[in-house]
Amino acid sequence: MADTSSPAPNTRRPTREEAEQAVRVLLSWAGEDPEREGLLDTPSRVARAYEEFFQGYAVNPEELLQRTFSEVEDYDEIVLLRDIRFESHCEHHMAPIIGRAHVAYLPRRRVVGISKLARLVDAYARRFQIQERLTAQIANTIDSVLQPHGTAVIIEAGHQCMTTRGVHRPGVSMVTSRMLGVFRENSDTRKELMAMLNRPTIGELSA
Ligand SMILES: Nc1nc2c(ncn2[C@@H]2O[C@H](COP(=O)(O)OP(=O)(O)OP(=O)(O)O)[C@@H](O)[C@H]2O)c(=O)[nH]1
Ligand SMILES: [Zn+2]
Repeated sequence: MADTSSPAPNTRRPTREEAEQAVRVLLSWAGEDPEREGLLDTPSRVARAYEEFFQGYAVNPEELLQRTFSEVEDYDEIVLLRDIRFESHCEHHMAPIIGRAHVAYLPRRRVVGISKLARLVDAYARRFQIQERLTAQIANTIDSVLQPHGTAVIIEAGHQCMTTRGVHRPGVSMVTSRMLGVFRENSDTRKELMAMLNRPTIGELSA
């Protein structure tokens, strides 16, 4: 799938002042007076919030996985990092998508530090997204950089564009998955992954 969430290379990045002016226009469009005292600092706050929400555009996801550990010849089982909470924004309405990602791979020779899998989720989540592309991008990057026997990504998320506007359906979650290599080809490996996902969480075990 093409990486259509990356900024176009020849798109000029607007200045901070232009971004703040755009926020003033949206405030007026909503029916507000952007010169009202309580709103005077809002354009600057929104510009800063956007820098935080969309940090992913400044990250090279492949670089995150460059540091690997190879002295793991004996380890030939699934590695699963589950319940990775993430925050993203839908590209249709610019509304939050909040969910959890489960990321698994079956290493071939190399393993990666587990925090890097969470960083990878953020690198793609902190962009304008649709959930299907987010899921595929995470899986494809692990697969191409680590070249494991298989990669699996499962994402469950709530879309505020469905809860706070439009069809207004709170409580609905969207589940997407991308299975590559052995997770796609071998139903036993896939079942083993599902069993790992269904085990109680650490929180549940100690409760
Ligand atoms: N497949 C997919 N759809 C999404 C995602 N996030 C939001 N959408 C949907 O994108 C669609 C956009 O549909 P449009 O008809 O162009 O926009 P709209 O008139 O605002 O649609 P409504 O949300 O139905 O009011 C909506 O059905 C959203 O629910 C996502 O991650 N994946
Ligand atoms: Zn949306």
